[in-house]
Amino acid sequence: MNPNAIVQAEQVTKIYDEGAVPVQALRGVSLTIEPGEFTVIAGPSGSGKTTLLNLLGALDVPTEGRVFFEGQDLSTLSRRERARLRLYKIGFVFQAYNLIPVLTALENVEFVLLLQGVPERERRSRALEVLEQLGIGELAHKRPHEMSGGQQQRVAVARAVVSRPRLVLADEPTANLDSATGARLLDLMEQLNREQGVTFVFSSHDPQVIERGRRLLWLHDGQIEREEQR
Ligand SMILES: Nc1ncnc2c1ncn2[C@@H]1O[C@H](COP(=O)(O)OP(=O)(O)OP(=O)(O)O)[C@@H](O)[C@H]1O
Repeated sequence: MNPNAIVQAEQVTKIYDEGAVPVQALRGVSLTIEPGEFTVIAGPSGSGKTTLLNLLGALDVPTEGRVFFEGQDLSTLSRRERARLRLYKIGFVFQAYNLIPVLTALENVEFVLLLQGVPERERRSRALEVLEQLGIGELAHKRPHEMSGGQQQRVAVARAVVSRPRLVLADEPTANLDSATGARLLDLMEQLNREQGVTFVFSSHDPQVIERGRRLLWLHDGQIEREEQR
């Protein structure tokens, strides 16, 4: 086991067995994510990227193999304990933004801190601070339907990093954005990585995301086919 690892997958296999025919989405994948990485899991549609991200993020459990988060074997945790680990340790950015529609940008960002039991005044000031840091302070009182896709995704990034998680997982974060907006979003995440050491793992087949990765893991048919370091 690598003592520096944030998350480590060992020979993970995932079989979806709910349908008529079982689907083997991952076949013996091993990888380690260390602090400070800016890593892209790349590969064609159906290669297993989202499945792998879900395992690294404690959203799902492997059929075989193990995932360790800060050395802790996730298979030993209950659903509730995994939810707690996600709340405190992991930030998520999804392709569909997933902001709560009735809440303002500020309230969406604050929500994570509310769940963590942070007192109201501190919650508010930390959420505002992050929005301002990310250059979107003026969006604080807007609701999702009053924002563009790019603005909503910036708010989603603010929400993902507000509690300073150990790891941020971003599943196809630029999928619904035009390339200029996607580039600005990636600039923002690079800045968080460089200046605050936020660790990012992306899944994407978008060339724009792939070219920014400092480490690239190519998935094909549920296996890591090759790895590149830049
Ligand atoms: N909940 C599920 N039930 C059954 N099969 C699933 C489920 N989720 C994913 N799969 C299958 O597992 C395989 C890998 O899917 P996954 O979504 O991980 O790939 P992906 O590389 O992220 O693809 P995309 O880029 O299209 O999102 C695919 O064959 C997919 O159809």
